[in-house]
Amino acid sequence: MYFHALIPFKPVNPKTRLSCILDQEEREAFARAMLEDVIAAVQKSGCSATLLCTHPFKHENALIAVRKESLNDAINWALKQFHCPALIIMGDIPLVTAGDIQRLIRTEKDMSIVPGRGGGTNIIFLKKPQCFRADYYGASFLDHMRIAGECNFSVEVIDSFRMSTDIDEKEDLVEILIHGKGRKSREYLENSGFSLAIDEKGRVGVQRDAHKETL
Ligand SMILES: Nc1nc2c(ncn2[C@@H]2O[C@H](COP(=O)(O)OP(=O)(O)OP(=O)(O)O)[C@@H](O)[C@H]2O)c(=O)[nH]1
Ligand SMILES: C[C@H](OP(=O)(O)O)C(=O)O
Repeated sequence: MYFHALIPFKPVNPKTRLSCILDQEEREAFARAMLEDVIAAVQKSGCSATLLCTHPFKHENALIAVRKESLNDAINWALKQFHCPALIIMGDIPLVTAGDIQRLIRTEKDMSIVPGRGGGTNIIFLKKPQCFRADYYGASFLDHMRIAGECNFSVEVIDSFRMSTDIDEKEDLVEILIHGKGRKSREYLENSGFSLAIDEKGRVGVQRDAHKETL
């Protein structure tokens, strides 16, 4: 099955929750590295990618739409253009694989959805995108389930560690370092001096070697 994937992407000053460990230029490079991982999985799954960008951006393997409005308004504008099923996938879930995406698009329901940790929504697959309305931020998973109900959609909720792992906070980098073999995002972190650190209570975190060069 061949579908179109919509990937919202903010190339300028992204991932501000990582400002404690990455400066703006580094966050922009890291966000691009995560995006590469997501686009690679999307393409391998047989879908084409359109980036819904806040600012001008170029990518050789994706179409670009630049939309200055808010995330929800931009996505809702895009959904109206779809005449076939659509996938909305966030650019900050670098552990996703092509097989994971195929699991979503093979659903027998009207919609499949992957929650993000902490109440968010990481991926939505919609057979009838024109009927739906995106409502990201806050407890968006609950909001999207409610909106699906209003649309009378049957829904499959997909339980997946890799797809539910969105990279928002410093602690989330642990997951890339542990599970991100072969990913551009892991390469970026390693080349930027990040490694795992285990504290005195046995908790796993990340540390940064200040002497390493960033990419
Ligand atoms: N088109 C568009 N994409 C956005 C916008 N805000 C965030 N995104 C993208 O949506 C996805 C999830 O967003 P967030 O997790 O909030 O990322 P972020 O805004 O870069 O991170 P924070 O500054 O830490 O909130 C990422 O792929 C972002 O690049 C926006 O206003 N418009
Ligand atoms: C866009 C937002 O992302 P989060 O801030 O939860 O990563 C959401 O999933 O509603």
